[in-house]
Parts: sequence; structure tokens; C-alpha cells
Amino acid sequence: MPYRSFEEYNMQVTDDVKDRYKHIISDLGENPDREGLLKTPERAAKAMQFLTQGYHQDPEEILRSAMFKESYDEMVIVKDIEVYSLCEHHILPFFGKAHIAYIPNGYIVGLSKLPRIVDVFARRLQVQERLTEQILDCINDTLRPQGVAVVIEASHMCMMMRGVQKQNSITTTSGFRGQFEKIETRNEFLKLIAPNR
Ligand SMILES: Nc1nc2c(ncn2[C@@H]2O[C@H](COP(=O)(O)OP(=O)(O)OP(=O)(O)O)[C@@H](O)[C@H]2O)c(=O)[nH]1
Ligand SMILES: [Zn+2]
Repeated sequence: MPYRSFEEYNMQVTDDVKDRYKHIISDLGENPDREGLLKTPERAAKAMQFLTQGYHQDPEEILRSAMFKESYDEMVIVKDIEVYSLCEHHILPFFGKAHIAYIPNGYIVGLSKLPRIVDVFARRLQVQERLTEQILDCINDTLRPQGVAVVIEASHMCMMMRGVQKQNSITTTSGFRGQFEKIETRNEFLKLIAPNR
């Protein structure tokens, strides 16, 4: 389950990470004992646990918990799913949208479960390519649909705030399995997720 309140955080991890953040703040030239920063190490420790909680969640179980026998066999698309993740190279955010489609093969899945598994994989240290593949494989292996497609469009803070400092570049990654490997099916999906539809 996602964290609902700070009381549910692992106290040992919070204490360890808090201690390290205090040192980081001081190493960076700030005074961790000034009033405004007193609670910062603990807040940061909890924020980081929230943002990496995906390591403790089972995405296949989430999908399996809401699979329903159904004969519908047209494309199902959930688009514009907000994604917030952390790049594994700099531990800085990357964020954007995921678009997911599948063609059922006897079973449909509860719609909310698709954004839920996006969150599970996004709340880990990631690269956008692997995030895309993991969502794709999870749906493919669990639901065993006729086909599945995932597109992610994201902006990377490590390319915006630092490094190359490009504010408007967007990275698109995609993956297709089964029926979506056919060009007509893939094009239908891409047309349906195009902006302003
Ligand atoms: N492929 C991929 N690269 C990423 C992702 N997130 C960050 N990166 C890149 O990871 C690379 C790490 O390269 P390095 O040269 O080791 O790191 P760096 O010196 O900080 O690189 P610059 O960002 O170019 O300053 C950079 O090119 C980042 O843009 C991602 O999701 N996918
Ligand atoms: Zn980065």
C-alpha cells in the first residue's frame, strides 16, 4: 500500500537517512542547526522514502487484484497519466505523461490499476527507457493481452536545471508488444493519443 501518513514510514530507515541528510546539508555549506532547517533532514528522509516506495510494492499483484473476464476485444487506452520519477544518474526528477493501451484477450483490467503500476515503477530510481519496458512487460506478463503499447513523454530536470540546461526538450520512449507490432494497430494507437483529441 502507498504511504498514507508519516507514522507508517520505517523508523529505522527514516533515522538513518535523516542523519545522512544532516551531513549532506552541512557538507554543502549550510548550517543544519539553524531554525528553518531543523526538521528538514527528517522531512527529506520521508520524502525520499515516499518517492522510492515502489521497491516495496508488487505491480503484478496490483494488476491481478482487478482482472475481470470479459469478451471486449477492442483497444483500451488510458492516456495522459502523470508520471513523476527520479533519474538514477542524478537523483533529480523527470516527469511527464504516460499513455498505455492494450487489446484484451479474455480479460480486462480495472482502469485505475494502470496508473497504479505506472506509479510503482516510477517511484524507484529509473531511466525512462527501463520505466517504459517495465510497465510494458508487467502488463504483458500478467494480463496476457493480445497486445500492449506504452508511450512516455518526459522532461528531465537533470537536463533543465543543470548539465546541458535545455528547458524545452521532451524525451519520448515507447514499446509495443503483440498486435501493436503491426503498423496499422500501432498507428491507430498513436493517432488516438495525439494531443488535442
Ligand atoms: N538514456 C537516459 N539517459 C538519462 C536519463 N536520465 C538522465 N540521463 C542521462 O544520463 C547521462 C549521464 O551522463 P554522465 O556524462 O555520466 O553524467 P553528467 O556528466 O552529469 O552528464 P550531463 O548531464 O551531460 O552533464 C546524461 O546524459 C543524462 O542526460 C534517462 O532516463 N535515460
Ligand atoms: Zn539525470
